[in-house]
Amino acid sequence: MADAEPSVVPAVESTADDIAAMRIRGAATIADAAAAALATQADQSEAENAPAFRRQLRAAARTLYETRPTAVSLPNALRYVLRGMDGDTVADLRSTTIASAESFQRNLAQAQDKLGDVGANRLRDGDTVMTHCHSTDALACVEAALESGKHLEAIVKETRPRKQGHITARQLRQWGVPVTLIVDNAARRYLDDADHVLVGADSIAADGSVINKIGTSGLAVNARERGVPVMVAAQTIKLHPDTLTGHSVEIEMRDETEILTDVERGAITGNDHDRAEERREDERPPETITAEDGETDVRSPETDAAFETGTELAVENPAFDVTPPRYVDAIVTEHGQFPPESIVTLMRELFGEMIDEPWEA
Ligand SMILES: O=C(COP(=O)(O)O)[C@H](O)[C@H](O)COP(=O)(O)O
Repeated sequence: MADAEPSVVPAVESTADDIAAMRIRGAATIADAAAAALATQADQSEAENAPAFRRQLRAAARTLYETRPTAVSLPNALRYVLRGMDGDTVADLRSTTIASAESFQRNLAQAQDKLGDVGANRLRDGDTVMTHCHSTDALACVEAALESGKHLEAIVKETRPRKQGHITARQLRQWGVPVTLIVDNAARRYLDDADHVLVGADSIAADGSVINKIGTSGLAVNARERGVPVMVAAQTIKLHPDTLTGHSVEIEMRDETEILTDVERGAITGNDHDRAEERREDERPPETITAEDGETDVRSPETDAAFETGTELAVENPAFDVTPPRYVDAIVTEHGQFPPESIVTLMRELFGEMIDEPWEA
């Protein structure tokens, strides 16, 4: 019989729920919360021996890992913390894990400050930046520029469906930056008023592709056409080590309810209760159909498809997209700025070729 999954403390479960439901969101914030949750697991573990403690920490890491697939900062955070877990006794394992989580969180904050200074150097006094979504790394560049006395203005894309642009707008206004909020579809029109497009990243692939909030790639293509440089602010925990060995980055598909309420869906389909799973079984064709000539036919994919016609509405809600490196001017990290095509050098230096998944051990 397989061993039962070790229990994780409630704080880990609730952090995982918050990440999945986007109450905790944004790649850096997710990484920070995941490290803190592992520290809490270590602190509150009642494991009786070292192997049991390790199993619990791995189970906690798996619980966090399975929340959202695209921001690589999450597995990078889990890897970092678990690698620091060291010792032969529960007491040693506890203290090293907590220290490792704290060190990860410190590095995260320092890296953001450093990249902010680098990004700020690209911004001139009087510039206008156009933003998409809400990125703490991108905002760190604005904050550093403001602190050095530059005056900036911002055009903030709303970022449907979750409207993270509103968080960006609120933060910028608190810093005294004049903000123009626009709907996503107005971006091309307002690019003529922008000196930079400034976005963050959830993952950066070895070829320099930038994976960020859905809508980033269209914005970058339009910016290139208008001659507006695109700056991606991303500390190195956003570099996706698996892409060094040919893996691609999974794009999260989120629930259609972020786009359509049941009432809106009903208005489109003419059916008040048109959630696919709620369709009444008695409306479906029977398993067997008796034709007029008395022949009996088994329900087939074709008859099912015919039933669907006219009633089914497909709704797709990808949370992220991929911007090819040719549309990105610079990736700004805590190690300086890089043309996207050369980011692979930094990835090799930081991660090497082989990547483990310590939560699977
Ligand atoms: O795409 C998003 C957030 O998506 P979501 O709202 O779906 O999590 C952000 O641009 C990046 O995560 C970078 O953020 P940061 O710079 O704060 O890490």
